Amino acid sequence: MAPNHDDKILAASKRHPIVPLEKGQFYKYGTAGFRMRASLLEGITFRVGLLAALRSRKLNSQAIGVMVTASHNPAADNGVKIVDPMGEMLEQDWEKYATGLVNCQSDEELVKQYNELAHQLKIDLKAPAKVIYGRDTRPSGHKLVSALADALEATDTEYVDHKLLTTPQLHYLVRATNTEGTPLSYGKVSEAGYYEKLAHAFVRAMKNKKIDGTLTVDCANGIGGPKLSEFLKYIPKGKVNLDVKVVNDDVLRPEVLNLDCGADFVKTKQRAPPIPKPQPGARCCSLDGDADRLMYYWIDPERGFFMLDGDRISSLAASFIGDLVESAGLKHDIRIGVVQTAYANGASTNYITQHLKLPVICTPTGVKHLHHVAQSFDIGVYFEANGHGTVLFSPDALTAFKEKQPQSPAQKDALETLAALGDLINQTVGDAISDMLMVEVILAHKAWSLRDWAMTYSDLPNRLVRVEVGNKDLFHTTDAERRLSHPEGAQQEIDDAVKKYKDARSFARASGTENACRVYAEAATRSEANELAERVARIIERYGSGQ
Ligand SMILES: CC(=O)N[C@H]1[C@@H](OP(=O)(O)O)O[C@H](CO)[C@@H](O)[C@@H]1O
Ligand SMILES: [Mg+2]
Repeated sequence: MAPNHDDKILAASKRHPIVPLEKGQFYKYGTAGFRMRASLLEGITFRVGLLAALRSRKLNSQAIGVMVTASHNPAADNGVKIVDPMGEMLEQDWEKYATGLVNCQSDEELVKQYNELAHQLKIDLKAPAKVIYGRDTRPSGHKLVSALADALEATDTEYVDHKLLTTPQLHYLVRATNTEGTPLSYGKVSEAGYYEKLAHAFVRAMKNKKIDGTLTVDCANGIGGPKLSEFLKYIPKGKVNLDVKVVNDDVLRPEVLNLDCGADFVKTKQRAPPIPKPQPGARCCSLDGDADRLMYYWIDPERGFFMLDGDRISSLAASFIGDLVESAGLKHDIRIGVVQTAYANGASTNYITQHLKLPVICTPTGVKHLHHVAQSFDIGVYFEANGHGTVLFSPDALTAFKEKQPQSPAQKDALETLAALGDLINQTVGDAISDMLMVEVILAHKAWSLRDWAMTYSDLPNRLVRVEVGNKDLFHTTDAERRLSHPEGAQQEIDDAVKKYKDARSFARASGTENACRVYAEAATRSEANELAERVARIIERYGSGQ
Protein backbone atom coordinates (compact mmCIF):
# COMPACT_ATOMS: atom_id res chain seq x y z
CA MET A 1 0.00 0.00 0.00
CA ALA A 2 1.27 3.50 -0.83
CA PRO A 3 2.25 5.36 2.32
CA ASN A 4 -0.25 8.01 3.10
CA HIS A 5 1.48 11.19 4.05
CA ASP A 6 -1.75 13.14 3.78
CA ASP A 7 -2.81 13.22 7.43
CA LYS A 8 0.70 13.99 8.63
CA ILE A 9 1.14 16.79 6.09
CA LEU A 10 -2.27 18.21 6.94
CA ALA A 11 -1.54 18.27 10.67
CA ALA A 12 1.96 19.69 10.24
CA SER A 13 0.84 22.30 7.72
CA LYS A 14 -1.64 23.69 10.24
CA ARG A 15 1.31 24.45 12.52
CA HIS A 16 3.04 26.46 9.75
CA PRO A 17 0.36 28.54 8.07
CA ILE A 18 0.88 30.62 4.97
CA VAL A 19 0.37 34.35 5.39
CA PRO A 20 -2.29 35.28 2.82
CA LEU A 21 -1.36 38.02 0.37
CA GLU A 22 -3.65 40.69 -0.98
CA LYS A 23 -6.03 39.64 -3.71
CA GLY A 24 -4.31 39.21 -7.05
CA GLN A 25 -0.86 38.84 -5.46
CA PHE A 26 1.03 35.61 -5.13
CA TYR A 27 4.37 34.26 -3.91
CA LYS A 28 6.89 33.43 -6.61
CA TYR A 29 9.98 31.20 -6.69
CA GLY A 30 12.25 33.90 -8.14
CA THR A 31 15.90 34.27 -9.14
CA ALA A 32 16.98 33.30 -5.62
CA GLY A 33 14.07 31.11 -4.49
CA PHE A 34 11.55 32.73 -2.13
CA ARG A 35 12.99 35.82 -0.47
CA MET A 36 11.10 38.34 1.66
CA ARG A 37 10.46 39.49 5.21
CA ALA A 38 11.20 36.52 7.48
CA SER A 39 7.77 36.79 9.16
CA LEU A 40 6.16 35.62 5.90
CA LEU A 41 8.41 32.63 5.36
CA GLU A 42 7.51 29.92 7.86
CA GLY A 43 4.68 28.38 5.87
CA ILE A 44 6.62 28.86 2.65
CA THR A 45 9.63 26.99 4.03
CA PHE A 46 7.37 24.14 5.17
CA ARG A 47 5.98 23.81 1.64
CA VAL A 48 9.44 24.05 0.09
CA GLY A 49 10.29 21.05 2.29
CA LEU A 50 7.43 19.12 0.70
CA LEU A 51 8.72 19.93 -2.76
CA ALA A 52 12.33 19.03 -1.86
CA ALA A 53 11.09 15.62 -0.69
CA LEU A 54 9.22 15.10 -3.96
CA ARG A 55 12.29 16.15 -5.94
CA SER A 56 14.49 13.65 -4.09
CA ARG A 57 11.99 10.85 -4.78
CA LYS A 58 11.80 11.90 -8.42
CA LEU A 59 15.60 11.75 -8.75
CA ASN A 60 16.23 8.23 -7.48
CA SER A 61 16.42 9.25 -3.83
CA GLN A 62 19.44 11.49 -4.37
CA ALA A 63 19.93 14.14 -1.70
CA ILE A 64 18.37 17.52 -2.39
CA GLY A 65 19.61 20.65 -0.61
CA VAL A 66 17.65 23.47 0.99
CA MET A 67 19.41 26.70 1.94
CA VAL A 68 17.82 29.25 4.25
CA THR A 69 19.38 32.65 3.54
CA ALA A 70 18.59 36.11 2.26
CA SER A 71 22.16 36.80 1.15
CA HIS A 72 22.84 40.57 1.06
CA ASN A 73 19.32 41.62 2.10
CA PRO A 74 18.72 43.35 5.46
CA ALA A 75 18.68 41.23 8.62
CA ALA A 76 14.86 41.23 8.87
CA ASP A 77 14.55 39.34 5.58
CA ASN A 78 15.17 35.71 4.93
CA GLY A 79 14.81 33.30 2.04
CA VAL A 80 14.68 29.67 1.05
CA LYS A 81 15.95 27.94 -2.06
CA ILE A 82 16.38 24.39 -3.34
CA VAL A 83 19.66 22.86 -4.52
CA ASP A 84 19.73 20.04 -7.07
CA PRO A 85 21.80 16.84 -6.63
CA MET A 86 25.00 18.03 -8.32
CA GLY A 87 24.92 21.22 -6.26
CA GLU A 88 23.24 23.26 -8.95
CA MET A 89 20.24 25.52 -8.61
CA LEU A 90 16.82 23.86 -8.80
CA GLU A 91 15.92 22.91 -12.38
CA GLN A 92 13.89 25.76 -13.81
CA ASP A 93 10.96 23.53 -14.79
CA TRP A 94 10.36 22.81 -11.11
CA GLU A 95 10.18 26.44 -10.02
CA LYS A 96 6.55 26.54 -11.06
CA TYR A 97 5.76 23.54 -8.85
CA ALA A 98 7.30 25.37 -5.89
CA THR A 99 5.25 28.44 -6.74
CA GLY A 100 2.14 26.25 -7.06
CA LEU A 101 2.51 24.54 -3.66
CA VAL A 102 3.31 27.76 -1.86
CA ASN A 103 0.25 29.53 -3.24
CA CYS A 104 -2.29 26.86 -2.24
CA GLN A 105 -5.02 28.65 -0.30
CA SER A 106 -5.74 25.95 2.29
CA ASP A 107 -3.99 22.99 3.93
CA GLU A 108 -6.42 20.64 2.17
CA GLU A 109 -5.65 22.16 -1.21
CA LEU A 110 -1.94 21.79 -0.41
CA VAL A 111 -2.29 18.06 0.24
CA LYS A 112 -4.32 17.68 -2.93
CA GLN A 113 -1.76 19.50 -5.02
CA TYR A 114 1.11 17.53 -3.44
CA ASN A 115 -0.56 14.27 -4.49
CA GLU A 116 -1.43 15.60 -7.93
CA LEU A 117 2.18 16.60 -8.48
CA ALA A 118 3.38 13.16 -7.42
CA HIS A 119 0.92 11.60 -9.84
CA GLN A 120 1.67 13.94 -12.73
CA LEU A 121 5.45 13.53 -12.35
CA LYS A 122 5.20 9.77 -11.79
CA ILE A 123 6.84 10.00 -8.37
CA ASP A 124 6.82 6.90 -6.20
CA LEU A 125 5.93 8.17 -2.73
CA LYS A 126 7.16 4.88 -1.24
CA ALA A 127 10.71 5.51 -2.43
CA PRO A 128 13.27 6.77 0.08
CA ALA A 129 13.99 10.51 0.06
CA LYS A 130 16.81 12.60 1.48
CA VAL A 131 17.15 16.32 2.08
CA ILE A 132 20.10 18.17 3.60
CA TYR A 133 19.96 21.78 4.71
CA GLY A 134 21.80 24.72 6.21
CA ARG A 135 21.17 28.34 7.12
CA ASP A 136 22.97 31.67 7.42
CA THR A 137 23.31 33.67 10.66
CA ARG A 138 19.86 35.31 10.64
CA PRO A 139 18.01 34.57 13.91
CA SER A 140 14.82 33.81 11.95
CA GLY A 141 16.61 30.83 10.40
CA HIS A 142 15.92 28.67 13.49
CA LYS A 143 12.17 28.81 13.11
CA LEU A 144 12.36 28.29 9.36
CA VAL A 145 14.50 25.18 9.53
CA SER A 146 12.19 23.68 12.12
CA ALA A 147 9.25 24.21 9.73
CA LEU A 148 11.36 22.55 7.07
CA ALA A 149 12.15 19.59 9.33
CA ASP A 150 8.42 19.21 10.06
CA ALA A 151 7.72 18.84 6.34
CA LEU A 152 10.48 16.24 6.05
CA GLU A 153 9.12 14.28 9.03
CA ALA A 154 5.61 14.38 7.62
CA THR A 155 6.80 12.93 4.31
CA ASP A 156 9.10 10.27 5.84
CA THR A 157 12.15 11.96 4.39
CA GLU A 158 15.61 11.34 5.82
CA TYR A 159 17.35 14.62 6.60
CA VAL A 160 20.59 16.11 7.81
CA ASP A 161 20.74 19.53 9.44
CA HIS A 162 24.17 20.99 8.62
CA LYS A 163 23.34 24.05 10.73
CA LEU A 164 25.25 27.27 9.99
CA LEU A 165 26.82 27.31 6.52
CA THR A 166 27.69 29.64 3.70
CA THR A 167 25.46 29.06 0.67
CA PRO A 168 28.34 27.59 -1.39
CA GLN A 169 29.21 25.19 1.46
CA LEU A 170 25.69 23.75 1.31
CA HIS A 171 26.02 23.36 -2.47
CA TYR A 172 29.35 21.58 -1.91
CA LEU A 173 27.79 19.24 0.66
CA VAL A 174 24.91 18.32 -1.63
CA ARG A 175 27.29 17.28 -4.39
CA ALA A 176 29.65 15.55 -1.96
CA THR A 177 26.72 13.59 -0.48
CA ASN A 178 25.52 12.40 -3.87
CA THR A 179 28.95 11.43 -5.18
CA GLU A 180 30.29 9.85 -1.99
CA GLY A 181 32.11 6.58 -2.66
CA THR A 182 31.94 6.99 -6.46
CA PRO A 183 34.77 7.81 -8.89
CA LEU A 184 33.25 11.28 -9.15
CA SER A 185 33.51 11.90 -5.39
CA TYR A 186 33.49 15.66 -4.83
CA GLY A 187 35.06 15.52 -1.37
CA LYS A 188 34.34 14.45 2.19
CA VAL A 189 30.76 14.97 3.32
CA SER A 190 31.49 17.47 6.07
CA GLU A 191 32.29 21.10 6.57
CA ALA A 192 35.84 20.04 7.48
CA GLY A 193 35.99 18.17 4.18
CA TYR A 194 35.23 21.42 2.36
CA TYR A 195 38.06 23.24 4.18
CA GLU A 196 40.51 20.39 3.63
CA LYS A 197 39.77 20.26 -0.08
CA LEU A 198 40.19 24.01 -0.51
CA ALA A 199 43.31 24.30 1.66
CA HIS A 200 45.01 21.40 -0.10
CA ALA A 201 44.18 22.71 -3.58
CA PHE A 202 45.27 26.22 -2.59
CA VAL A 203 48.72 25.03 -1.51
CA ARG A 204 49.10 23.03 -4.74
CA ALA A 205 47.97 25.95 -6.92
CA MET A 206 50.28 28.44 -5.17
CA LYS A 207 53.42 26.47 -6.00
CA ASN A 208 55.57 28.38 -3.51
CA LYS A 209 54.67 31.71 -5.08
CA LYS A 210 54.60 34.67 -2.70
CA ILE A 211 51.54 36.68 -1.82
CA ASP A 212 52.31 40.32 -1.35
CA GLY A 213 51.04 41.89 1.87
CA THR A 214 47.90 41.53 3.94
CA LEU A 215 44.45 40.96 2.50
CA THR A 216 41.68 42.59 4.53
CA VAL A 217 38.42 40.66 4.12
CA ASP A 218 35.13 42.37 4.99
CA CYS A 219 32.66 39.59 5.77
CA ALA A 220 29.45 41.70 5.84
CA ASN A 221 28.95 40.58 9.47
CA GLY A 222 27.56 37.39 8.00
CA ILE A 223 28.30 33.69 7.97
CA GLY A 224 31.43 34.20 5.83
CA GLY A 225 33.28 35.64 8.85
CA PRO A 226 33.35 32.59 11.13
CA LYS A 227 33.68 30.23 8.17
CA LEU A 228 36.65 32.07 6.69
CA SER A 229 38.35 32.14 10.11
CA GLU A 230 37.76 28.41 10.40
CA PHE A 231 39.15 27.78 6.91
CA LEU A 232 42.35 29.68 7.70
CA LYS A 233 43.17 27.09 10.39
CA TYR A 234 43.44 24.45 7.66
CA ILE A 235 46.21 26.18 5.74
CA PRO A 236 49.44 24.41 6.63
CA LYS A 237 51.85 26.78 8.34
CA GLY A 238 54.96 27.66 6.35
CA LYS A 239 53.61 26.30 3.04
CA VAL A 240 51.89 29.48 1.84
CA ASN A 241 52.04 33.00 3.20
CA LEU A 242 48.36 33.94 3.01
CA ASP A 243 47.99 36.78 5.50
CA VAL A 244 44.29 37.50 5.95
CA LYS A 245 42.77 40.06 8.28
CA VAL A 246 39.11 39.20 8.84
CA VAL A 247 36.95 42.28 9.55
CA ASN A 248 33.20 42.90 9.91
CA ASP A 249 32.71 39.42 11.31
CA ASP A 250 30.30 40.27 14.13
CA VAL A 251 27.58 37.62 13.91
CA LEU A 252 26.29 38.18 17.44
CA ARG A 253 24.47 41.40 16.57
CA PRO A 254 22.10 40.46 13.74
CA GLU A 255 21.20 44.11 13.13
CA VAL A 256 24.65 44.80 11.64
CA LEU A 257 24.38 42.07 8.99
CA ASN A 258 25.08 43.66 5.57
CA LEU A 259 24.81 47.08 7.20
CA ASP A 260 27.20 49.55 5.50
CA CYS A 261 29.49 46.70 4.53
CA GLY A 262 29.67 43.64 2.28
CA ALA A 263 30.03 43.05 -1.45
CA ASP A 264 26.65 44.51 -2.37
CA PHE A 265 27.37 47.74 -0.45
CA VAL A 266 30.74 48.09 -2.21
CA LYS A 267 29.28 47.43 -5.66
CA THR A 268 26.21 49.63 -5.40
CA LYS A 269 27.75 52.48 -3.39
CA GLN A 270 31.07 52.27 -5.25
CA ARG A 271 33.04 52.88 -2.07
CA ALA A 272 34.79 50.98 0.72
CA PRO A 273 32.84 50.15 3.89
CA PRO A 274 33.34 53.00 6.42
CA ILE A 275 34.27 50.48 9.16
CA PRO A 276 37.07 49.64 9.66
CA LYS A 277 38.43 52.97 8.51
CA PRO A 278 39.75 52.42 4.97
CA GLN A 279 43.54 52.47 4.76
CA PRO A 280 45.02 53.91 1.55
CA GLY A 281 46.90 51.26 -0.37
CA ALA A 282 45.49 48.30 1.62
CA ARG A 283 44.40 45.30 -0.44
CA CYS A 284 40.78 44.58 0.44
CA CYS A 285 37.85 42.45 -0.58
CA SER A 286 34.25 42.08 0.57
CA LEU A 287 31.99 39.04 0.75
CA ASP A 288 28.20 39.27 0.95
CA GLY A 289 25.97 37.97 3.76
CA ASP A 290 26.01 34.33 2.60
CA ALA A 291 29.51 34.42 1.10
CA ASP A 292 28.75 33.78 -2.54
CA ARG A 293 29.70 37.20 -3.93
CA LEU A 294 33.14 38.82 -3.99
CA MET A 295 34.44 42.34 -4.68
CA TYR A 296 38.10 43.44 -4.55
CA TYR A 297 39.11 47.09 -4.05
CA TRP A 298 41.71 49.44 -2.72
CA ILE A 299 41.98 53.12 -2.01
CA ASP A 300 44.64 54.53 -4.27
CA PRO A 301 46.62 57.24 -2.46
CA GLU A 302 46.38 59.39 -5.60
CA ARG A 303 43.20 58.42 -7.41
CA GLY A 304 40.92 57.28 -4.62
CA PHE A 305 38.65 54.22 -4.49
CA PHE A 306 39.10 51.58 -7.16
CA MET A 307 36.89 48.50 -7.43
CA LEU A 308 37.58 45.17 -9.13
CA ASP A 309 34.18 43.61 -9.66
CA GLY A 310 32.83 40.40 -11.18
CA ASP A 311 33.80 41.48 -14.71
CA ARG A 312 37.39 42.01 -13.56
CA ILE A 313 37.52 38.69 -11.72
CA SER A 314 36.13 36.99 -14.81
CA SER A 315 38.68 38.51 -17.18
CA LEU A 316 41.52 37.83 -14.73
CA ALA A 317 40.54 34.17 -14.46
CA ALA A 318 40.00 33.78 -18.21
CA SER A 319 43.37 35.33 -19.00
CA PHE A 320 45.30 33.23 -16.46
CA ILE A 321 43.56 29.96 -17.27
CA GLY A 322 43.82 30.65 -21.01
CA ASP A 323 47.60 31.10 -20.68
CA LEU A 324 47.90 27.92 -18.60
CA VAL A 325 45.95 25.89 -21.16
CA GLU A 326 48.32 27.15 -23.85
CA SER A 327 51.42 26.39 -21.75
CA ALA A 328 50.02 22.92 -21.06
CA GLY A 329 49.83 22.25 -24.80
CA LEU A 330 46.05 21.87 -24.68
CA LYS A 331 45.08 24.92 -26.71
CA HIS A 332 43.59 22.86 -29.52
CA ASP A 333 41.81 20.37 -27.26
CA ILE A 334 40.10 22.63 -24.78
CA ARG A 335 37.49 25.26 -25.61
CA ILE A 336 37.41 28.15 -23.15
CA GLY A 337 34.48 30.55 -23.08
CA VAL A 338 33.29 33.42 -20.94
CA VAL A 339 29.65 34.02 -20.00
CA GLN A 340 28.36 37.44 -18.96
CA THR A 341 25.09 39.30 -18.66
CA ALA A 342 24.14 42.59 -20.31
CA TYR A 343 25.35 44.36 -17.14
CA ALA A 344 28.97 43.46 -17.88
CA ASN A 345 30.99 46.54 -18.69
CA GLY A 346 31.51 46.81 -22.47
CA ALA A 347 35.25 47.32 -21.91
CA SER A 348 35.51 43.89 -20.24
CA THR A 349 33.69 42.25 -23.15
CA ASN A 350 36.06 43.96 -25.63
CA TYR A 351 39.10 42.93 -23.59
CA ILE A 352 38.01 39.29 -23.50
CA THR A 353 37.04 39.03 -27.18
CA GLN A 354 39.75 41.22 -28.71
CA HIS A 355 42.72 40.86 -26.38
CA LEU A 356 42.22 37.38 -24.91
CA LYS A 357 40.54 36.20 -28.14
CA LEU A 358 37.98 34.16 -26.24
CA PRO A 359 34.28 33.85 -27.10
CA VAL A 360 31.80 35.70 -24.87
CA ILE A 361 28.16 34.67 -24.57
CA CYS A 362 25.56 36.97 -23.02
CA THR A 363 22.67 35.42 -21.05
CA PRO A 364 19.73 36.82 -19.10
CA THR A 365 20.38 37.96 -15.50
CA GLY A 366 20.63 35.33 -12.75
CA VAL A 367 23.48 32.89 -12.23
CA LYS A 368 21.41 29.86 -13.15
CA HIS A 369 21.39 31.11 -16.75
CA LEU A 370 25.12 31.77 -16.79
CA HIS A 371 25.95 28.45 -15.15
CA HIS A 372 23.96 26.54 -17.74
CA VAL A 373 25.73 28.17 -20.69
CA ALA A 374 29.17 27.88 -19.04
CA GLN A 375 28.65 24.10 -18.99
CA SER A 376 28.73 24.06 -22.80
CA PHE A 377 32.48 24.88 -22.78
CA ASP A 378 35.39 22.69 -21.64
CA ILE A 379 36.25 25.59 -19.37
CA GLY A 380 33.43 28.06 -18.80
CA VAL A 381 34.16 31.24 -16.87
CA TYR A 382 31.06 33.06 -15.63
CA PHE A 383 30.55 36.02 -13.34
CA GLU A 384 27.85 38.58 -12.88
CA ALA A 385 29.19 42.12 -12.52
CA ASN A 386 28.08 42.00 -8.86
CA GLY A 387 30.79 39.42 -8.09
CA HIS A 388 28.80 36.18 -8.17
CA GLY A 389 30.34 33.50 -10.35
CA THR A 390 32.80 30.68 -10.81
CA VAL A 391 34.80 28.73 -13.39
CA LEU A 392 33.46 25.37 -14.54
CA PHE A 393 35.72 22.60 -15.81
CA SER A 394 34.22 19.77 -17.87
CA PRO A 395 35.05 16.16 -16.91
CA ASP A 396 37.11 15.94 -20.14
CA ALA A 397 39.14 18.98 -19.20
CA LEU A 398 39.83 17.63 -15.70
CA THR A 399 40.88 14.28 -17.15
CA ALA A 400 43.20 15.99 -19.62
CA PHE A 401 44.96 17.92 -16.80
CA LYS A 402 45.57 14.67 -14.92
CA GLU A 403 46.39 12.34 -17.78
CA LYS A 404 48.23 14.33 -20.42
CA GLN A 405 51.90 13.37 -20.52
CA PRO A 406 53.91 16.56 -20.15
CA GLN A 407 56.56 17.21 -22.79
CA SER A 408 58.51 19.74 -20.74
CA PRO A 409 58.83 20.99 -17.16
CA ALA A 410 56.78 24.07 -18.13
CA GLN A 411 53.97 21.84 -19.42
CA LYS A 412 54.07 19.77 -16.25
CA ASP A 413 53.86 22.89 -14.16
CA ALA A 414 50.88 24.26 -16.11
CA LEU A 415 49.03 20.92 -15.95
CA GLU A 416 49.52 20.72 -12.19
CA THR A 417 48.27 24.26 -11.65
CA LEU A 418 45.22 23.60 -13.81
CA ALA A 419 44.42 20.42 -11.89
CA ALA A 420 44.77 22.30 -8.59
CA LEU A 421 42.45 25.06 -9.84
CA GLY A 422 39.90 22.40 -10.75
CA ASP A 423 39.79 21.44 -7.07
CA LEU A 424 40.11 24.95 -5.68
CA ILE A 425 37.29 26.53 -7.64
CA ASN A 426 33.81 25.55 -6.47
CA GLN A 427 32.19 23.64 -9.33
CA THR A 428 28.67 23.88 -8.01
CA VAL A 429 28.06 27.61 -7.64
CA GLY A 430 29.83 30.96 -7.15
CA ASP A 431 31.74 30.84 -3.87
CA ALA A 432 33.34 33.98 -2.44
CA ILE A 433 35.92 32.14 -0.32
CA SER A 434 36.97 29.84 -3.16
CA ASP A 435 36.97 32.73 -5.68
CA MET A 436 39.06 34.82 -3.31
CA LEU A 437 41.65 32.05 -3.08
CA MET A 438 41.64 31.79 -6.88
CA VAL A 439 42.30 35.53 -7.21
CA GLU A 440 45.11 35.30 -4.64
CA VAL A 441 46.69 32.44 -6.60
CA ILE A 442 46.51 34.36 -9.87
CA LEU A 443 47.88 37.61 -8.43
CA ALA A 444 50.73 35.66 -6.79
CA HIS A 445 51.59 33.84 -10.04
CA LYS A 446 51.56 37.06 -12.01
CA ALA A 447 53.24 38.99 -9.15
CA TRP A 448 50.54 41.62 -9.61
CA SER A 449 49.20 44.22 -7.21
CA LEU A 450 45.55 45.27 -7.46
CA ARG A 451 46.78 48.29 -9.41
CA ASP A 452 48.49 46.04 -11.99
CA TRP A 453 45.27 44.06 -12.29
CA ALA A 454 43.24 47.25 -12.76
CA MET A 455 45.59 48.42 -15.55
CA THR A 456 44.53 45.61 -17.93
CA TYR A 457 41.74 47.78 -19.37
CA SER A 458 39.70 50.85 -18.46
CA ASP A 459 36.02 50.47 -17.67
CA LEU A 460 33.55 52.50 -19.69
CA PRO A 461 31.78 54.99 -17.40
CA ASN A 462 28.40 53.49 -16.52
CA ARG A 463 25.30 54.06 -14.46
CA LEU A 464 22.64 51.72 -13.11
CA VAL A 465 19.30 53.29 -12.17
CA ARG A 466 16.35 51.74 -10.40
CA VAL A 467 13.06 53.04 -11.78
CA GLU A 468 9.75 52.64 -9.95
CA VAL A 469 6.98 52.04 -12.46
CA GLY A 470 3.25 51.49 -12.22
CA ASN A 471 3.47 48.02 -13.71
CA LYS A 472 6.84 46.36 -14.32
CA ASP A 473 5.13 43.37 -15.97
CA LEU A 474 4.51 45.53 -19.05
CA PHE A 475 8.21 45.18 -19.90
CA HIS A 476 9.24 42.16 -21.93
CA THR A 477 12.75 41.62 -23.23
CA THR A 478 14.50 39.78 -26.02
CA ASP A 479 18.15 39.24 -27.08
CA ALA A 480 19.35 38.21 -23.58
CA GLU A 481 17.51 41.17 -22.05
CA ARG A 482 19.36 43.69 -24.18
CA ARG A 483 16.24 44.87 -26.02
CA LEU A 484 12.62 45.47 -25.09
CA SER A 485 9.99 43.75 -27.21
CA HIS A 486 7.20 45.39 -25.17
CA PRO A 487 5.75 47.92 -24.62
CA GLU A 488 5.72 48.71 -28.31
CA GLY A 489 7.72 51.80 -29.23
CA ALA A 490 9.88 51.86 -26.06
CA GLN A 491 12.91 50.21 -27.66
CA GLN A 492 12.81 52.60 -30.61
CA GLU A 493 12.97 55.52 -28.19
CA ILE A 494 15.89 53.93 -26.32
CA ASP A 495 17.72 53.39 -29.63
CA ASP A 496 17.17 57.03 -30.56
CA ALA A 497 18.54 58.15 -27.19
CA VAL A 498 21.62 55.91 -27.46
CA LYS A 499 22.47 57.30 -30.92
CA LYS A 500 23.05 60.72 -29.40
CA TYR A 501 26.14 59.52 -27.44
CA LYS A 502 29.59 58.19 -28.27
CA ASP A 503 30.41 54.51 -27.54
CA ALA A 504 27.06 54.28 -25.82
CA ARG A 505 24.86 51.35 -24.86
CA SER A 506 21.74 51.24 -22.76
CA PHE A 507 19.01 48.77 -21.91
CA ALA A 508 16.08 48.42 -19.54
CA ARG A 509 14.37 45.40 -17.97
CA ALA A 510 12.05 44.50 -15.14
CA SER A 511 13.96 43.33 -12.05
CA GLY A 512 13.42 39.70 -11.10
CA THR A 513 13.94 40.37 -7.40
CA GLU A 514 12.41 43.82 -6.79
CA ASN A 515 9.26 45.62 -7.75
CA ALA A 516 11.01 47.98 -10.18
CA CYS A 517 12.75 48.27 -13.54
CA ARG A 518 16.48 48.68 -13.95
CA VAL A 519 18.12 50.92 -16.52
CA TYR A 520 21.78 50.47 -17.40
CA ALA A 521 23.76 52.91 -19.51
CA GLU A 522 27.38 53.28 -20.47
CA ALA A 523 29.10 55.87 -22.64
CA ALA A 524 32.49 57.42 -23.37
CA THR A 525 32.32 59.89 -20.47
CA ARG A 526 30.79 59.85 -17.01
CA SER A 527 28.47 62.77 -17.70
CA GLU A 528 27.24 61.18 -20.92
CA ALA A 529 26.59 57.85 -19.16
CA ASN A 530 24.62 59.67 -16.45
CA GLU A 531 22.66 61.72 -18.96
CA LEU A 532 21.81 58.69 -21.08
CA ALA A 533 20.69 56.68 -18.03
CA GLU A 534 18.41 59.52 -16.94
CA ARG A 535 16.97 59.87 -20.42
CA VAL A 536 16.20 56.16 -20.69
CA ALA A 537 14.80 56.13 -17.14
CA ARG A 538 12.31 58.82 -18.17
CA ILE A 539 11.28 56.72 -21.19
CA ILE A 540 10.73 53.70 -18.93
CA GLU A 541 8.77 55.75 -16.40
CA ARG A 542 6.49 57.00 -19.15
CA TYR A 543 5.85 53.56 -20.67
CA GLY A 544 5.59 51.94 -17.23
CA SER A 545 2.72 54.17 -16.24
CA GLY A 546 0.89 53.04 -19.36
CA GLN A 547 0.86 56.53 -20.92
C1 LIG B 1 21.67 44.18 -11.92
C2 LIG B 1 21.82 43.16 -10.85
O1 LIG B 1 22.83 43.18 -10.13
N1 LIG B 1 20.86 42.26 -10.72
C3 LIG B 1 20.90 41.22 -9.68
C4 LIG B 1 19.52 41.02 -9.09
O2 LIG B 1 18.63 40.63 -10.12
P1 LIG B 1 17.45 41.55 -10.70
O3 LIG B 1 16.64 40.61 -11.53
O4 LIG B 1 18.15 42.60 -11.51
O5 LIG B 1 16.72 42.15 -9.55
O6 LIG B 1 19.58 40.00 -8.11
C5 LIG B 1 19.95 38.71 -8.62
C6 LIG B 1 19.89 37.70 -7.49
O7 LIG B 1 20.81 37.99 -6.48
C7 LIG B 1 21.34 38.79 -9.25
O8 LIG B 1 21.63 37.56 -9.83
C8 LIG B 1 21.37 39.91 -10.30
O9 LIG B 1 22.66 40.09 -10.80
MG1 LIG C 1 24.71 36.00 -1.79
